[in-house]
Amino acid sequence: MSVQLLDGRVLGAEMKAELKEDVARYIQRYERAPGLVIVRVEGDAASNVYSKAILRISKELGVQARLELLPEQTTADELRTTLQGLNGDKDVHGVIVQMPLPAHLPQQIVADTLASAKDIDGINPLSAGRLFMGLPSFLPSTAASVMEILERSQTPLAGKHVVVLGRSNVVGKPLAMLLLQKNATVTICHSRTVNLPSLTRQADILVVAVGRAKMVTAEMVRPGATVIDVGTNAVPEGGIVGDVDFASVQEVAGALTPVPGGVGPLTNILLLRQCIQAAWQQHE
Ligand SMILES: NC(=O)C1=CN([C@@H]2O[C@H](COP(=O)(O)OP(=O)(O)OC[C@H]3O[C@@H](n4cnc5c(N)ncnc54)[C@H](OP(=O)(O)O)[C@@H]3O)[C@@H](O)[C@H]2O)C=CC1
Ligand SMILES: Nc1nc(=O)c2c([nH]1)NC[C@@H]1CN(c3ccc(C(=O)N[C@@H](CCC(=O)O)C(=O)O)cc3)C=[N+]21
Repeated sequence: MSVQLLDGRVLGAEMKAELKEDVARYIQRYERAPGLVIVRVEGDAASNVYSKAILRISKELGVQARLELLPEQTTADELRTTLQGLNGDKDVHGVIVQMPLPAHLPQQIVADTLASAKDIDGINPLSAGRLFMGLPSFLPSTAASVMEILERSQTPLAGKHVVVLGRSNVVGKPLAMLLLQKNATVTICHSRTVNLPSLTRQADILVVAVGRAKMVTAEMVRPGATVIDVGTNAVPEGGIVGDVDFASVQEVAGALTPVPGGVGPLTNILLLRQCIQAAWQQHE
């Protein structure tokens, strides 16, 4: 049996076509484009690549996006003032603040300041609380991307045992909530989990978001399982590898996302989808 490759670029192209139409309808109705601002505080080189990708996709879709680049020495007050300005700007419907922020700027500032109506990456506690309660909310785009891959590949979730490896606020935790809503039986594992392989081997669906290159090997995967690899680990040779050892796991898994070309490309598109949704909602 050969593994089914869950190709994020193919699924992404499908979604982009849908979103382009939605943006066109929005522009026709309101005679302006949905507006997105990426706030980036200088210091983390990798997130430059990420900002550029968001700008490129925005352009493709017809969303008006710009980068608000702040110097590394930006103070907490200055960041707050920037966000308050964006909260009050009618042309801006969605804001994403690139993580990580420099060490002197607590992430809390963003959560506490950014208007929840514009919180298109679902990081503020209101969004998280609504997700927890099963109410409609903006989702952290990576968690949304994983759900979209499962949905578009018609992977059944009800009654299935899903093991989520990682419990961060941006991936593992929100994902567990979303899977629960779809009636999966969810196990969340982390660095203190005892006998990890015995748990991961029970998974019908294994989602890995740890940040350790190739840590999930074939012995940890039940034959035929669906494996979703969220990891993006930079390698010295250049490029990125996932948290899953693709070469060995493809021999046992039933379906598998590659890295690059899996969860990553969809993440940015999901962010754009939530921005377009925010724009519609700000007219309701
Ligand atoms: N494609 C995309 O769109 C995105 C990809 N990513 C990638 O996903 C990965 C995870 O990101 P993120 O959730 O932000 O990472 P975090 O570092 O915030 O969380 C990592 C999680 O993995 C757990 N963990 C670490 N080591 C082990 C181990 N040896 N065994 C079991 N669990 C372990 C940690 O456990 P504990 O809580 O106990 O410390 C923690 O819960 C990274 O590679 C990141 O680059 C992230 C965001 C977007
Ligand atoms: N507020 C915030 N929200 C985030 O969701 C967020 C963030 N900050 N900071 C950085 C991380 C990282 N992240 C990625 C998004 C897309 C790809 C992506 O498109 N990857 C492609 C190409 C990667 C390449 O080739 O370098 C792929 O996997 O195929 C990767 C990583 C979102 N993050």
